[in-house]
Amino acid sequence: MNILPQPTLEGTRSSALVPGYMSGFGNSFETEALDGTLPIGRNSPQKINYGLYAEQLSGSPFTAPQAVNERSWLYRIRPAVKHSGRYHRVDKGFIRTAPMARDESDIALGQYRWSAIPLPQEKLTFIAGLRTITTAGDVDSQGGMAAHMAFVTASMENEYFFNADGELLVVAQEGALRFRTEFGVIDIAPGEICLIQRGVIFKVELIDGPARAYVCENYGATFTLPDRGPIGANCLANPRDFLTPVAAYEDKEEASLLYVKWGGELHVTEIGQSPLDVVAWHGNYAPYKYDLRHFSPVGALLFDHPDPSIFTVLTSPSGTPGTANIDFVIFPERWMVAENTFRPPWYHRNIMSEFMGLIYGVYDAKPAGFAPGGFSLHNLMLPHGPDEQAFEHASTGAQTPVKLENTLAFMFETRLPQRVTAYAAGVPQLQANYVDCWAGLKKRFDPTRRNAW
Ligand SMILES: O=C(O)Cc1cc(O)ccc1O
Ligand SMILES: [Fe+2]
Repeated sequence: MNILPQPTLEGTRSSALVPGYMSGFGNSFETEALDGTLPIGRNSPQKINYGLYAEQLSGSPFTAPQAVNERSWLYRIRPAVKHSGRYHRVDKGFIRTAPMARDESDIALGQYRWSAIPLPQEKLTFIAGLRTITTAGDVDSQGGMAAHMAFVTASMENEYFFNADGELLVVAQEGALRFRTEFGVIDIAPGEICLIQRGVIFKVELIDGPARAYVCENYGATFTLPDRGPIGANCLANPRDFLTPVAAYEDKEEASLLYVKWGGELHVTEIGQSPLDVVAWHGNYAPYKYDLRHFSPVGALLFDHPDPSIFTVLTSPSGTPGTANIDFVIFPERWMVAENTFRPPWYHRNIMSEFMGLIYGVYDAKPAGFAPGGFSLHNLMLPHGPDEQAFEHASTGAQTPVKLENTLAFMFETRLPQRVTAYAAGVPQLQANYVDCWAGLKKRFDPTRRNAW
């Protein structure tokens, strides 16, 4: 069962007061599960209190400019070198990484949409349940992304994971998940996202399951907040609504497995303890969560439909200004008030390629066929836009203010073309007739009637 979205802001505690989390985006945080763990005024004294080891986790090169320099200091029971003997490669299941072999799937060029894939009956952890839908770019050159679905029917027990190939942006769609990380514990339910950075060790448990989530694996620069330009200091995703967990650790001496995604392959090593043994940490490289219903949309107040970039929650920049490696964009509840305007998205062709998902409700451009849990792909330069029903509805009738309620769609939009995996090309939920949604858009042109409507 889908968890219905709760009323948006009313009755929700101020994010700064949510127990177990610290508020802010990109802050230098400091937190300790045991009082007096963090060294004062230095990172690496001769001895760490409580007999802990100090370890730095770098998310950017040491020499990265200040604004994008990311690292944290972890004070832990054992250093991470004690996590690895030799890794050995294991079956990666349905996980794929860019660049994929050109013959990965022979799916014809086109616009595609999938119905929601039902949650499998079999026991699947977050890792075993990952199914890659598209990949783009090249993991080795640290550019591009993958869009995955995660089907979770079992908690990870004495199993841990980190991804060396990129960070994971997890968009909860059904069920609730708990991420136990080196940095602390993050819970997400539909309407919320969490972001686990490259290299951060975690495991995923079901709180309310089974669960379905969309996952964007970002091989490129870490997600950050978009520049605000003329919008100014407020609205969109406000920094205070991002929540980073306080330190929490496991002191558990049990045989465990540590899985690693590295270079597109899945590897595993056996360890004798929980690697979530960080008693305190400080720094600005740490996982976070965000409730998408805290996003304050800014839009058309008089006429026309703005570019969806105004709905960007997070962006992964590429080396080219204004050309994102990935934009994470949402289409939340909002009022439509524009006059003499075709209000849904316009018909368009785009140099960026668009993977879309629906967390709940109805997406205004696709009232039929785009279901919660489903997804669509409108690739580089392939035309798309409202279906016939949405066009008819939006082109006629009075333009009174209308509230799009109980709706939350999103897009992973990348500068790079997205290639479809064999898994996604082969599932029965691939809608063979998707392009028919535009079939009824008839010729209306009549050169003799200026007011052909
Ligand atoms: O294609 C889509 O549905 C996503 C989208 C929405 C919008 O409002 C403008 C452009 C765009 O690509
Ligand atoms: Fe689009």
